[in-house]
Amino acid sequence: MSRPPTDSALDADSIGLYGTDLEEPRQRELLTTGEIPVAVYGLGKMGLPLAAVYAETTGNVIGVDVDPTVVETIEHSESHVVGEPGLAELVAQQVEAGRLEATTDGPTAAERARIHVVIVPTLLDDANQPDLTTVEAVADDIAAGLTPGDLVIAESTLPPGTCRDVLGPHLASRSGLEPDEFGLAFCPERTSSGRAIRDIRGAYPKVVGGIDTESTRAASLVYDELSSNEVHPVSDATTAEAVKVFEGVYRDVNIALANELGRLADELEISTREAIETANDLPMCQLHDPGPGVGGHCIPFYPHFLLSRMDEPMALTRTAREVNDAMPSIVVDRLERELAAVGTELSEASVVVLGLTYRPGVEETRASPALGVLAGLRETGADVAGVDPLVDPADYGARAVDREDLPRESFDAAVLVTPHESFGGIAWADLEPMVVLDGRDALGDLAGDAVAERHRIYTLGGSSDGTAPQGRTDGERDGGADPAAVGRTDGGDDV
Ligand SMILES: NC(=O)C1=CN([C@@H]2O[C@H](COP(=O)(O)OP(=O)(O)OC[C@H]3O[C@@H](n4cnc5c(N)ncnc54)[C@H](O)[C@@H]3O)[C@@H](O)[C@H]2O)C=CC1
Ligand SMILES: CC(=O)N[C@@H]1[C@@H](OP(=O)(O)OP(=O)(O)OC[C@H]2O[C@@H](n3ccc(=O)[nH]c3=O)[C@H](O)[C@@H]2O)O[C@H](C(=O)O)[C@@H](O)[C@@H]1O
Repeated sequence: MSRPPTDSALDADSIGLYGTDLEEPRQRELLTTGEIPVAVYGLGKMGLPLAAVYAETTGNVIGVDVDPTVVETIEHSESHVVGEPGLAELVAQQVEAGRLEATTDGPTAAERARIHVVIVPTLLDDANQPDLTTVEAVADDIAAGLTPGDLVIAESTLPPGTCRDVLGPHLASRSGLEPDEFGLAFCPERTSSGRAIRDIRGAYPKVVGGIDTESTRAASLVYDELSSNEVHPVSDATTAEAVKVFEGVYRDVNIALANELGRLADELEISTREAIETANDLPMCQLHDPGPGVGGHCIPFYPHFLLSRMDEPMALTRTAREVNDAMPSIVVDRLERELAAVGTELSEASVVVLGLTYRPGVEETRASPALGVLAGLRETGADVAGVDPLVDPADYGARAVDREDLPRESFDAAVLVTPHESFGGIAWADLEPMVVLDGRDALGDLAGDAVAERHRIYTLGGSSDGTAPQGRTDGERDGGADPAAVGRTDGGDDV
């Protein structure tokens, strides 16, 4: 355990915002001069940026994380989160100015803080039921130090009803306080990796919903100071929780539609990507991009926050999950077909998967489509390797290969699942001719014509430039790969 928070950082005599009769300007002054200490629980990809922006706004933040290496990194004025512009600088600045510190000691931080911000993950158990264990563990820490007037803010995405039915009663029973002695509001993170600081500082209106009117008021005041955008108070915490989950369900269903339409490209012998992008000329049409699946610990999980609890059948949301979850196996089927067309059995093939994380530049593999692709390939008996700049493919059952070493290897196929920027450096011209399945229509941007000149490309859903999945005509591909490997194949049955 790291050292406990110091008195210099947090003042035990501070006031709370919930139920205070101080004038509003005085409340704002106390908040922004560090006299209302803040604790942020969970210092991950979103928690660390949030803690840093809270520190920038209030000057008095203690971050709590169960992972001692996370805490040590922050104590050394560094950020453990990669690919987040401005974060390392902001963390260094705030820690060095004594405005942000970190600890593994949740209960001690809770005793000193008057605003408690929860930003730990909410995952699913094996039966796809929301797993609130981590949020409840943090609630236990907070309850150990909860005092009348404190405000608890949940930013972790939660199943609608969680603040009202689970978190509020949990905090009250563990702290011994009456429910109306402390505030509780749900204020969702409308943020995205790679732009977290910008988003938190106010890219979008900040939604605030309390379990009572005073919670909504107090949390609105906090975010009015923290965010440059407007605060959007909603009727209650459950509505705010629903807003966040609805945003995620919209995205999941929309991507499922894009994937369903994308799969038609083979039968129609067109680029459905071109068709989708052109349809989006109309402002009322906002089709998303087809791809090899939906990953990360957010979008694939949020639909289950409703599916697991609602009596309504929610057939569309459920089907969208199924469509998106099926995409990795569609990728494997398409690859099998493309290899068969050049006379190679997938079960006998050696395949390299490019990009294991769920998004380029984000060190996260939970629910990543690449894991499904790897599993599907292994099931066929193929020899599977992986390349990723952020994670070790060996941890996911694939032989790890460095990007620079690819020319020394011999593969029958490559599958691009996640187009990390560094893949722009792959020496395609030096690789033996092979089948390259581009799951994201990213090869053109990453490598120009270098891939098509030498390899047989299959682009899932086709390319934005109008090229159908199986690529250009034989004539356009001349001069590169084995002629047998570049012939256009039959579309075959759509899988
Ligand atoms: N990553 C994203 O793009 C977005 C995430 N969110 C939501 O934000 C929440 C957090 O997500 P991330 O920061 O991405 O997660 P993350 O997995 O990057 O980080 C979570 C952190 O919480 C720590 N932790 C686990 N148990 C803890 C405990 N009992 N006490 C204190 N710390 C604990 C972990 O050690 C880790 O550092 C989730 O509910 C997620 O749905 C919302 C919008 C965007
Ligand atoms: C619109 C948007 O950018 N949503 C964010 C989303 O963040 P996340 O990091 O999960 O990224 P995402 O862009 O939704 O991608 C999720 C997955 O879906 C895939 N994906 C995404 C968009 C698309 O058109 N097609 C597609 O296949 C991605 O490749 C990825 O595997 O989920 C976050 C969350 O709700 O936690 C949310 O705050 C973020 O705003």
